Amino acid sequence: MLPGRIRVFLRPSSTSSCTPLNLTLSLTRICHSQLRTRAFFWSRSRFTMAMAAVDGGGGVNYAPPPSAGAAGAGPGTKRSHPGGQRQNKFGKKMRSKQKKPVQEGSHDEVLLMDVQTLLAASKISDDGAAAADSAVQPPLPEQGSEIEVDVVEMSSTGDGLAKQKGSDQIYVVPFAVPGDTVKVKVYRHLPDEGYTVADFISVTKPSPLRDDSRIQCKYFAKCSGCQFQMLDYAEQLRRKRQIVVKAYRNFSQLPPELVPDVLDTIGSPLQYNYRTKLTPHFDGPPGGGRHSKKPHQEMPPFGFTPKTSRRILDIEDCPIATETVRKGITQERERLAVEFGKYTRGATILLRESTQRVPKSQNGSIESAGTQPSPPAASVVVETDTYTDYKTVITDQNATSTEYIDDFIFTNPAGAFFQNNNSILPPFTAYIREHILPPAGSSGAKPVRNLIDAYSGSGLFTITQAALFPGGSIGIDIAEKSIQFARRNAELNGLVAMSTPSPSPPRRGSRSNSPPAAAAAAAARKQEEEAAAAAKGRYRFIAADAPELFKSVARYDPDETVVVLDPPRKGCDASFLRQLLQFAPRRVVYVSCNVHTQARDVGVLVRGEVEDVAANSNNTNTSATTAEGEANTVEAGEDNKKKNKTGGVRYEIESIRGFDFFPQTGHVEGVAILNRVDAGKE
Ligand SMILES: C[S@@+](CC[C@H](N)C(=O)[O-])C[C@H]1O[C@@H](n2cnc3c(N)ncnc32)[C@H](O)[C@@H]1O
Repeated sequence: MLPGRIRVFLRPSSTSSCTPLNLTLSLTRICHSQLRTRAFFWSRSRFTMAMAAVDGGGGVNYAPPPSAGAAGAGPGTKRSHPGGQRQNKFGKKMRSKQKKPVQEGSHDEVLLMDVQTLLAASKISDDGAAAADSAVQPPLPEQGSEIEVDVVEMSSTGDGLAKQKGSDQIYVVPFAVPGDTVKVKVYRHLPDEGYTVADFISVTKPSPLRDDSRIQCKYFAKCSGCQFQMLDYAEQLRRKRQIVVKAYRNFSQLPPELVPDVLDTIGSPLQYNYRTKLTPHFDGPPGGGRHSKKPHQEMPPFGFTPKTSRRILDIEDCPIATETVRKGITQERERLAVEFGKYTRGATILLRESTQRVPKSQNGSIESAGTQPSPPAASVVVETDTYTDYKTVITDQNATSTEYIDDFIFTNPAGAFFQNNNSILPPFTAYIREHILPPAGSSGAKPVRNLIDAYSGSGLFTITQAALFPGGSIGIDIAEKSIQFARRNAELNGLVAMSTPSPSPPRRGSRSNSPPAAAAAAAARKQEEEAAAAAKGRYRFIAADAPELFKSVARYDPDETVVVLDPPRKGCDASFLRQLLQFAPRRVVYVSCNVHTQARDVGVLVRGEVEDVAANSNNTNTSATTAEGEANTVEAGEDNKKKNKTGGVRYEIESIRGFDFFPQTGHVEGVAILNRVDAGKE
């Protein structure tokens, strides 16, 4: 064994030579120090599975690459990088107070899993035998030097994973696809993680998958927003399906036979011009400290964070945004060009599309003035046979934005969470509508009548699905403001509040001042109106932390209930999952913008055990401002190790499918549908 290398033998769990204890100790040494947290213990068995997958069941000889410490810190190491650690001039890691633990399902952890799987695979020779680990590896290139690498894989983070000829070292390269040979600048070696971060310079030999004429943005490969513009859209969808497949393989801790084939990813009707919200920003004046009163002397770069520097990339346009939002960029640039001198600090500008819809009368003309508000001075006007949409851009976080999904209307505080790709919402909500109820003929004596919409935001699922649930829908979200808007949206869409008492027919013999026939007719009319409204659905919304939900659903029969979950990126916490298993609804529809934490949580529901949900457990520290999933992670307490008592309830996965909410990027939204496994079916 080479000096500085750690050799770890991983065997299938039935093999006794590798106990959980020594596995933990060995892996703790080879992994990033941050992973010595509970988050790592949570991931270790997934790591075993990843290794077992490439190993084909035999032992894997995993040896991380030689330490790169000797290569020197190199120039330009100021930039932070996910997973990277600042080094002093002696190459020693500097302790940084700001350093956060690696968050479960985060970019860093997903990348690390993919690198580890690739490293393990490259230790297996073609015939499946472990390759000798004594193969001499060339010294690592100097940080800052330019080298050529071949991209062999794509990480689920959207980065290319590349190798230099004659070396096993893995280079993480953005904007590169498998089959590309690319020139890169070595940015930093991360010996603990076993890879090197490199900056993309140029393509020297393009992959057959690449066609640069597809790239529609002049900032592509500089801006960190998009990764896939060089790929055909069908290929992007295939890649996203693979991301979902890998998420369940690496993060669910489920044996393959419990995970159905992941269905094809549903594409977005718009592949450019789809984003209804952007938040470009600019920095404070150069040299100005926190308390500096010195304003900007000239217009600062206004745009997005680039991939390879901390200095904001000045952006004039963003072709993935809607026409309205793109015009908003121009408008805000023009304003900033005049007003930069007013700013002594940096700022983030909200650009949120809002729509005012004016119905047309039957002959196609706009309905008479007086019944409609006058149309705004819109930047974009969209005409259809039945209405005209006037689209404007909102920059005030607290103003109200309005969007339509088919004929449903949604209002929101402009700065709060709402899905950012309006074009995919009609097919997406239709898909949920088609799948939210158990398939006809499925087991279960009672029809499903009730919907629970956990992490409801401003009511997307309650409002678009409520008509299917005669028993009513109950939504919960931690953001008070979103719940206020959810109630308002429910009313705007004709839903009936569940607190509204049902009209009861007049009791026999009751006294009334109206003549009996008139009273009966009025009651009948009211009942009809109520019935018509109830056909749109009955609702209740609660502003609270999601686990509080279970205090409010006691009257719901779990056999008649489906739960839709759409948590932020960090997924559900242990308390929520434990209570969900205890409540045991007949069906669960889990929607997520992070398929890795979704796979982890689905694994918990399929096993019927909450024990393994780790670092974000007990974290109720999420506020409306962190609604898009950037919530803090609080390390789990020891009590999370306690086995839950869920009465043996567990689920099976009916289907898993990705939706492409963010074309041109590496992101994918996941929808997993689960059914409770009932006694007798086991
Ligand atoms: C991905 S959004 C989904 C919102 C909604 N389903 C939609 O599609 O518009 C996640 C939501 O979870 C809410 N949230 C975050 N942490 C929460 C918690 N601990 N309890 C309840 N809601 C929470 C956020 O306020 C946000 O509205």
